Amino acid sequence: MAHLTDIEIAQAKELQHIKHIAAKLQVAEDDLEMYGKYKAKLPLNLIDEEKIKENNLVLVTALTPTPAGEGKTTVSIGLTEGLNIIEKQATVVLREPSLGPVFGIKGGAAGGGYSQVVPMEDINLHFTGDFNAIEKANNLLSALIDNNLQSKTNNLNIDPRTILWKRVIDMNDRSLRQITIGLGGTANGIPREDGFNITPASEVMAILCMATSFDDLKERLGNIFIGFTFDNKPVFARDLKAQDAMAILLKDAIKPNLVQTLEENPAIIHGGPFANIAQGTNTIIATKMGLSLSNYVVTEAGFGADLGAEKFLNIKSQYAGLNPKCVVLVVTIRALRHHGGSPKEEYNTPNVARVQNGFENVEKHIENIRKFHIEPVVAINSFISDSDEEVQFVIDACSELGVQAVVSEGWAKGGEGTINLAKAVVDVVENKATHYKPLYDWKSPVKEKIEIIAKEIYGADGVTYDKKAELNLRRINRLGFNDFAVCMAKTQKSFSDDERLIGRPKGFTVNVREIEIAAGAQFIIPILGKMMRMPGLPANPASENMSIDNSGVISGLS
Ligand SMILES: Nc1ncnc2c1ncn2[C@@H]1O[C@H](COP(=O)(O)OP(=O)(O)O)[C@@H](O)[C@H]1O
Ligand SMILES: O=COP(=O)(O)O
Ligand SMILES: [Mg+2]
Repeated sequence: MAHLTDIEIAQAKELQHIKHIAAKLQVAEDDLEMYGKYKAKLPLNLIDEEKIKENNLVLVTALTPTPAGEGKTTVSIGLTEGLNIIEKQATVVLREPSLGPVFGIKGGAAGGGYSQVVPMEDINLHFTGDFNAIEKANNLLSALIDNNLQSKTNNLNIDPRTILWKRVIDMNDRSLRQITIGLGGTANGIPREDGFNITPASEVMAILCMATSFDDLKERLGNIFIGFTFDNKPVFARDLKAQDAMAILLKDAIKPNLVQTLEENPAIIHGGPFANIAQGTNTIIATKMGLSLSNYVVTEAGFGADLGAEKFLNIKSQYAGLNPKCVVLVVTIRALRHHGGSPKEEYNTPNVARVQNGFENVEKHIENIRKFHIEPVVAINSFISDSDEEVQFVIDACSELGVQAVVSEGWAKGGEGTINLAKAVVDVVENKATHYKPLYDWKSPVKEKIEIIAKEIYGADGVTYDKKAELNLRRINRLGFNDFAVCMAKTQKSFSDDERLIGRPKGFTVNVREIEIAAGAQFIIPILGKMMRMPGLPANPASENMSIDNSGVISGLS
């Protein structure tokens, strides 16, 4: 088959009017909030807690990925197509793409090949404006904080040196990481250090993902912890009366978005946090919406299972009362070669010895998934460069662990390429499902929660804490936030906090540099190693290969 690019495949598709996709979910056209012919928002009153309990949630995760990504989103979409082919009514529920990767290295997040959600250009660019709304709500709070510093009347006496809240922009722009604001004299505000994070790292994004209703969203926004006054009293967004104005900016963003797959199956896309610096899962509202309207929901969580899946299971599922019945672990031969020692230029060169050496990474992820009392299915996301010998090794090695490994050809063939994977997933869901169990109780002591994740999921021998992290623990205790979930900020390239340790590192400890507080999201965020919340563009950004013609046809978007 001639190799068309992702965007060529997507543009060749004649889309169904979104009302026909909604009809597959028994949602009437009048219930839709249309954004043109191919996008719509779904009203929150369609969420049905009883239906959620009856339907089946499947989580797609991956082994420790290479920078290109190993195909979670692509396999999630392909699996959904395959489930619908075998008569299981399935909806895929995904996160919204960030413009950072779109114009940076990785590209969009609408899948690939013949497993995509469409209209891919819209989804990868401005979609329905949710990222814009999140950005403005975040930056309104920043403006209100600096306005209060300047105020002569209702000044809260905030100590500018303690302000933790950063501005955000959805772009990879390293020049904005650390800036000085308020220059130019008394009319321009109080000079202080500030900086921009990328929008997926905003706590407003995390709050949108954790909110279970509009009232809950508003309360969480008010709980955002900003910093301290000069007499060391904590300051929250509610002290600036910011929560309602921020919620007004999010009044549409809280509703999940409905689009379609290439095979005209429903796709709900909502929220967009990264899993290395945030929780990396789509919104609770979108997952519940999908489960209210479909027999099967296939969803994904960012990067490897040590990040997105750990947070999906310990944070999102535990908080929202979700019960994932199967975890699909996406494995690529390319990533196994990498973990077996292949240099980047040999990622696409068959080498069964490297695959054998790298398999220890998969073994650890399988062990981890089972710690949540969930049975995994391994999806070997088939790449052109895979050799039969390497694939057979993975199938046999998984079989020795009692795990079914199935070749997934969704990228090349769409749903026809994932029927076997769909059948394997249905077998686990319908015949081997247990009740998932989180690894820790949010009410456990903070250090205990951190150590459970580090030891059980990363395989660390222990956890060390810098002095700043110990001080942060005392602050968390003083503020009464010990019962928050732990949202680890760690490199996605290794189980450890050292990106050079590939495969299944052993005999290491992880070091907590500091612990941030996201009081609105109810997370504490241990920062392991160097974490970047504002990525930079690469030497040759993807933007250089993009073009748009006079009739608006885009090329180069992936
Ligand atoms: N089987 C495959 N063959 C070739 N390219 C693929 C395949 N699966 C995914 N890709 C491409 O790899 C990139 C990452 O895929 P994606 O599904 O976004 O991964 P993840 O969600 O794990 O980051 C995308 O550009 C996608 O088109
Ligand atoms: O948070 C990262 O998500 P992907 O792994 O899908 O890029
Ligand atoms: Mg993805």
